[in-house]
Amino acid sequence: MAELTKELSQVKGQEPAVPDEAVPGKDEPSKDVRVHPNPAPAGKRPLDVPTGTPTVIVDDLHIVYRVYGAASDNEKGNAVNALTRLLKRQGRPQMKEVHAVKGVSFVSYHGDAIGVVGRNGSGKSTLLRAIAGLLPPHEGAVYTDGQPSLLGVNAALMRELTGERNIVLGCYAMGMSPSEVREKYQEIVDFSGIDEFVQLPMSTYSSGMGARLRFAISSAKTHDVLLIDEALATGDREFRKKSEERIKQIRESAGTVFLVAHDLRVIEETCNRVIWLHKGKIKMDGDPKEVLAAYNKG
Ligand SMILES: Nc1ncnc2c1ncn2[C@@H]1O[C@H](COP(=O)(O)OP(=O)(O)OP(=O)(O)O)[C@@H](O)[C@H]1O
Repeated sequence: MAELTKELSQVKGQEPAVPDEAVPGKDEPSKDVRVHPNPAPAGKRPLDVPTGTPTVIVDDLHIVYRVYGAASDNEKGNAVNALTRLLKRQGRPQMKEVHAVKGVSFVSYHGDAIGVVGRNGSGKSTLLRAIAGLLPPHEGAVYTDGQPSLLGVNAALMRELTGERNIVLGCYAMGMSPSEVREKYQEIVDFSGIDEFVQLPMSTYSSGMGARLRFAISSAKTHDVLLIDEALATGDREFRKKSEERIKQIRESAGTVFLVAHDLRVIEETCNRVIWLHKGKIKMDGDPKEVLAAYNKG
């Protein structure tokens, strides 16, 4: 918290609220968390310069999943264990906890496009869902300026409805007025490239088509904080190019984008900053080239 408080004070041009002596590890480079430099380093393109206003503050965040009825290895379903439980009048096997995010802290700014990388199970999707407000912190906190919108491969469109109905409902769900929906409708269809499939139920779409439509709907509106979980990975080359352009536009309109993708090339081309998660903790946070080089090594 001390580090974040200091960082925010600098953003506001004030003296740090926490005295330097109180900051543990002062004068030492931080091992895990490097808060984004502000202002951005000289020589960067205007697009790469965040405006300095924080959009998301993640403060020592811990997320724990509780899995009820999860059996440990020696509790697993055989007849003897079941009978023992019955005789001892025990209920189902005990609850298991999965500590998915372990003390993550960082600040994002207007104009940031942040790639989140890490191995399977390192906590990327969990972190995005927590920023979107879909998972309560076990400890710590997430503060956001504006409404974060999570665009996931599983975003809530209705498979039994046509693409057309999903576009209309999706736009209303994002708070657009009927006239805005009419105005944006054709642009969404064109951007998604699903053509005449728009008249068919989404259950007939390939996973790539569904992902493209979701991205087209979600990005039709300017978001303060847009969280994208792998949606770009399923598109083809041409669609990826269009999506990258769209993400740049969102950044230009002073929003913040978080992008989880296993395709590191997409991250390198789209983001001005990368956070590397490892076993639920931040291993590195900074310039995409540096972080991705370290990530590829190891
Ligand atoms: N609903 C859930 N219930 C219990 N545990 C979960 C749940 N969702 C995720 N986990 C666990 O939390 C940890 C982090 O998962 P998460 O999906 O956030 O990782 P990830 O980095 O996004 O993985 P991937 O790259 O495979 O998508 C994993 O150990 C996973 O098993």
